[in-house]
Amino acid sequence: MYQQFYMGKEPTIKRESVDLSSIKTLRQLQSSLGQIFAWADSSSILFHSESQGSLDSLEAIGSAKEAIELRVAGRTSVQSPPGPRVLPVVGNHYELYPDPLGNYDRLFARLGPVIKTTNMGTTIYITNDAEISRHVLREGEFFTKTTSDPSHPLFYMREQTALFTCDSESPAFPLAHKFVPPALSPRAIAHYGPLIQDAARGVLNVFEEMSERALACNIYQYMFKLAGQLVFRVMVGKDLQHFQELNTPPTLAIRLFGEYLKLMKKTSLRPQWHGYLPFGEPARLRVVRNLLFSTIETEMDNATTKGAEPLPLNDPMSPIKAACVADFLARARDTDGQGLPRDILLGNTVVLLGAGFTTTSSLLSWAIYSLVKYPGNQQRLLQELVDHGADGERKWSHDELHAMKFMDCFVKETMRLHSPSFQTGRNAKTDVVLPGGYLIPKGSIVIPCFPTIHKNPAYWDNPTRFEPDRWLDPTVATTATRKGIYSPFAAGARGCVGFNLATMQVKMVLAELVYRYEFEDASTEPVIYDPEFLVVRPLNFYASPIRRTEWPSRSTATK
Ligand code: HEM
Repeated sequence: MYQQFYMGKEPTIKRESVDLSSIKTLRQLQSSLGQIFAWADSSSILFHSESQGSLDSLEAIGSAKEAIELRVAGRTSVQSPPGPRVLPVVGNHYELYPDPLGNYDRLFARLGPVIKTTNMGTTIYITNDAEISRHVLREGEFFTKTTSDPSHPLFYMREQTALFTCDSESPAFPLAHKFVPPALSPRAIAHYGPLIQDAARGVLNVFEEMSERALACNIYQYMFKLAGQLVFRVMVGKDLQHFQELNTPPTLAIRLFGEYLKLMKKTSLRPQWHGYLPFGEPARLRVVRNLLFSTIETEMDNATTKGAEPLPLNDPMSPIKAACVADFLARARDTDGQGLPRDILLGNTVVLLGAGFTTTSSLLSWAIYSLVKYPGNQQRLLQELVDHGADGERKWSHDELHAMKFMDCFVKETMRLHSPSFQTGRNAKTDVVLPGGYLIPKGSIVIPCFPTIHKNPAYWDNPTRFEPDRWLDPTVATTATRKGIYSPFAAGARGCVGFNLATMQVKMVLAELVYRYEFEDASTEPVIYDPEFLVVRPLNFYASPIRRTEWPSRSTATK
């Protein structure tokens, strides 16, 4: 017994005839139709006939005399996501820039949870819906990451040898994904604790000088250098000595990374033909890329312990026998005795350094911002440090840092309200219907907008208030991550592999800085973020470190 089903309205209408004879339940029917019509969540399919209205049983569906429409909750038809009016050439550019995050929020409020944006000829769908975000980030039937698609935000750094920048279909992906995560496991990161602490302390002499001379600084500029110093130490074992003097410039590799990412993002916001120009920024992008790779290749080779024994990948103790991550990656061997080919080794070393320090610079800056802008937090953090035995000399272990509950809540809340990541793009593998009935055409890019999801009032109480205590119950974080309402590190097979390192670094820096200094806001204008960078970073946030001369005594409960 065949029945006709369709979804959508002209011109995107799609029809199929389905044999109902072997279907026993409504759920089974939803599931079959979900596959045929590519619904990310088939359980949301509802049935509607023009003459009878909604059909809620198999019998009613089987006996209907006309084609049945597949609808979604609210009994609405499948539709293309709405978007603001598109102007010739520029599209929605002037409706999105220079404040894309604020403008996305305004557009979500006006148009709903999925919006279609067109910027200089590139169409991207953006969502503030957690359930949709979960479907989008799940690598599988419907979505994948294809940076080699010219519409993908990472197209201009589509290195196919490395995590982050490669397509999920790239042959390098499974190989890199086998070797890199063990190098950044919690055990490996705990092993690098002393290096991280030493690198974090590097900044102290310049903050000391600022305190003595009552100076303020653009925090991002210093966190950029500090994060570079931290990540280089762990990745290639090198001390960049970024704080010899107040204004020591960042090392060449760090400057190249900064320029590479800036040029990459700027080029991705221009029309696609612009990226192929043999002069100007696109040409400079290619030059910077090559310079960067050759600079890092030298660092990588210097980092490898010559003549050292290979390290079995399946031995969880292997990472702690390596001097640094690049050393581990060069020496690791799988059960067939195979290691990473040189191009994949280099690509991933570059990406780990770049992905590691740009994101960490931003998170560190927002953490200091949160200390000074949200009253009471510095004092609570200081008290917790004192209660855990801080004395300015203490060597913090991985476990000690993670045992500080308020610190953990503070970092989580900073990443909720000031998420550095905002353009994790995934490509639709087929025409797909997302929850809510949004039809996304095959090949489109969808971006779950984490900063907006993290503040969506549908999921959060007092969403714009900085409230670290909302994380006190540990199940809140697990539930929020599972529901997709909190994903500072994205999720799924292409989620962040460096989150253990990132959280350890930020906690170490906070432990070192907050014990010694009170940070005072010195910004003279409202703080703005950089809309032309890969991550959300503050452009004009100034603060002064003021040397503490007094500390609270230990809380009675901990004495
Ligand atoms: C605050 C710090 C960090 C944040 C907010 C962050 C966030 C993210 C996000 C959102 C993604 C997904 C990107 C996408 O799908 O396009 C990602 C991927 C990745 N991150 Fe991080 N990250 C941080 C720190 C780090 C660190 C310290 C490292 C390593 C040193 C790292 C290495 C990576 C890599 C290699 C990927 C790609 C994984 C893949 O393609 O499968 N990240 N990160």
